[in-house]
Amino acid sequence: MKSLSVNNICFSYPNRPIFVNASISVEAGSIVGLLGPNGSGKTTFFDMICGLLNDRNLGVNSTFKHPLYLTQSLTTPHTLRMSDVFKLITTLCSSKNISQQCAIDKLRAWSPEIIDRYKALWNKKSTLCSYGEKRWFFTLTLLALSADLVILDEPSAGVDPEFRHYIWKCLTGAAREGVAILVSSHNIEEVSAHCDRFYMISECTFKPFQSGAEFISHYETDSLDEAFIRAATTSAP
Ligand SMILES: Nc1ncnc2c1ncn2[C@@H]1O[C@H](COP(=O)(O)OP(=O)(O)OP(=O)(O)O)[C@@H](O)[C@H]1O
Repeated sequence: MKSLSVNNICFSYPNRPIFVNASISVEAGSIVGLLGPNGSGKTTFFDMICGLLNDRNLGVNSTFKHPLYLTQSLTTPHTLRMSDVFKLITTLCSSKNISQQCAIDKLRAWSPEIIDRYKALWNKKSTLCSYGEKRWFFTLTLLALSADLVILDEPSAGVDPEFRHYIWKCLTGAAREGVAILVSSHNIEEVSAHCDRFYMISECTFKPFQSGAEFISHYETDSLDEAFIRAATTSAP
């Protein structure tokens, strides 16, 4: 089975340790969540495994052939419509020629409810799209590109509850087809409800949890938020 694993990594920015002997793994066909306070290192970790911190030997072992990464900030050329942005994404991110119809067919199989809103964005100028609209447009488009590993840095940030629901439906559909998904979020409820398992960045390591119940029990409390606060407090630099 294809997998990505990182074993006992150590990583620091000047005067700021981020990871100390931290380990994590992601297997094909699963959704793995990543929780952590602001500034704990989620984006840094994604950049590491995608080779964006390529001046360092980071010990990432991956057998995935076609990873895709949704970064936290998305910038689109002002003059383009979203249909052009779609072509730009597919040209840059896929070796196959993926048509709009192809993407729609794939997304429809996972979540038919989204198709009308997804298509409605295509003729809109990218400058007129809201932050949330761009975010789910990019997330859904990347999922439709037949990657074997999809890394998503807060795909549901700024997205309305209806579309968050559909995004998770699509992530679940993609995982059922064998795609590995590594996703960060500040929404603990959605991570514990939809991920097969998740990690919490705490004390410069990835603490693994199989479920929200285990997370709550580990931090000896009775709510996900309180468990997060306790984990975050112990990780404060
Ligand atoms: N190039 C850099 N040089 C020095 N410090 C950096 C650099 N990039 C990030 N940092 C610091 O490293 C820490 C981790 O940042 P990172 O963006 O990975 O956190 P995050 O968990 O993704 O945060 P958020 O939840 O707010 O998105 C932060 O304190 C940040 O200021």
